Amino acid sequence: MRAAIETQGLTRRFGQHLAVDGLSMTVPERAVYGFLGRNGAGKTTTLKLLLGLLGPTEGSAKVCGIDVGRDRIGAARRVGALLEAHGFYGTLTGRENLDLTRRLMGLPIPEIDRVLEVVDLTDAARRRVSDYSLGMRQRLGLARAMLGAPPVLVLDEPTNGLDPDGIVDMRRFLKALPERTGATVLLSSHLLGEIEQVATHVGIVNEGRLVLEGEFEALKAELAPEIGLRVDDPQRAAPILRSHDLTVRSEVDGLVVRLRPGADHDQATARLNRDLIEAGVQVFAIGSRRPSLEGIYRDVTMSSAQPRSETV
Ligand SMILES: Nc1ncnc2c1ncn2[C@@H]1O[C@H](COP(=O)(O)OP(=O)(O)OP(=O)(O)O)[C@@H](O)[C@H]1O
Repeated sequence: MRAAIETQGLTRRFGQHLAVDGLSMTVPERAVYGFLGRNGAGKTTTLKLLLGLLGPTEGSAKVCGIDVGRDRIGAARRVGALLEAHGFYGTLTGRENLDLTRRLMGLPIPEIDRVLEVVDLTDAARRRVSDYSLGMRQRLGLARAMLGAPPVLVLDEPTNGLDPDGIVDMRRFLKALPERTGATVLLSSHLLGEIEQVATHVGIVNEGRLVLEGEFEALKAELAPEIGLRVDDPQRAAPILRSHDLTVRSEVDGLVVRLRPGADHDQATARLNRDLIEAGVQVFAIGSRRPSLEGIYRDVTMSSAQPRSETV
């Protein structure tokens, strides 16, 4: 596996505040790497360090093997970025805005048509950006990031501000990007569901530190299996479940029991079901729960996280 992005002990301080704290991450080539963390966790600062827009207090970052600190321009040539502020000229058309960047980069004119087509903006390219919806601007931002076909795309909260249709479109688009263009995508988000639906790999950042990283499916496979239950009397059911020395928690849709790693799911389900019924608890539903990113997130940020909904 080759790394498209690699950092070693990356650290950035703002005065007394440690925004990024000894962060070592590896983004494999052609991955869609979801960089997950709550607001203020240090995601944007990390992305800016990767792009050479900020210098590190300590540590280093490499993009396609090029050290960002030693060769900022060389590394930047390999990355297309979509950060929060688009900076488009509203009075110019989408095409004209892209042309400004194309000229700066010394790219041929057909490159504009190529990226417009990738983001499905060919038909709207001659309209002024001030008439674009937020979703269209976001796609134009992506098109600009893709000018020159950089092997790595760094996207900061790419679905921020999009309406539900726009979010679905953007997710579908990002998921297919490595296949379509061969690019590696690093995208930051504070939304569990977003990363869950798009990413092949995940890195979780908490208070500036990378607390977990890996291939998403492998991380899920390592999670202890869980059983979800709906019963008539959760207060009575919980101690019965705990008497099996299992962890029990309450969620909006019922109780969740965490089994020990390697436990036989079916056997455990049958046993718990029997014990509850024998104790007079009515069981409305019982069954295995798919390991989720929320479970992974909860485990690694247990001390301070309170993921109420899908928002971290
Ligand atoms: N230029 C700056 N000067 C001082 N503090 C900063 C600066 N930039 C970021 N910070 C602080 O560093 C921490 C990490 O911020 P960062 O923007 O990287 O977080 P984030 O995970 O991207 O969150 P968000 O999604 O809210 O942008 C925050 O506490 C923030 O206030």
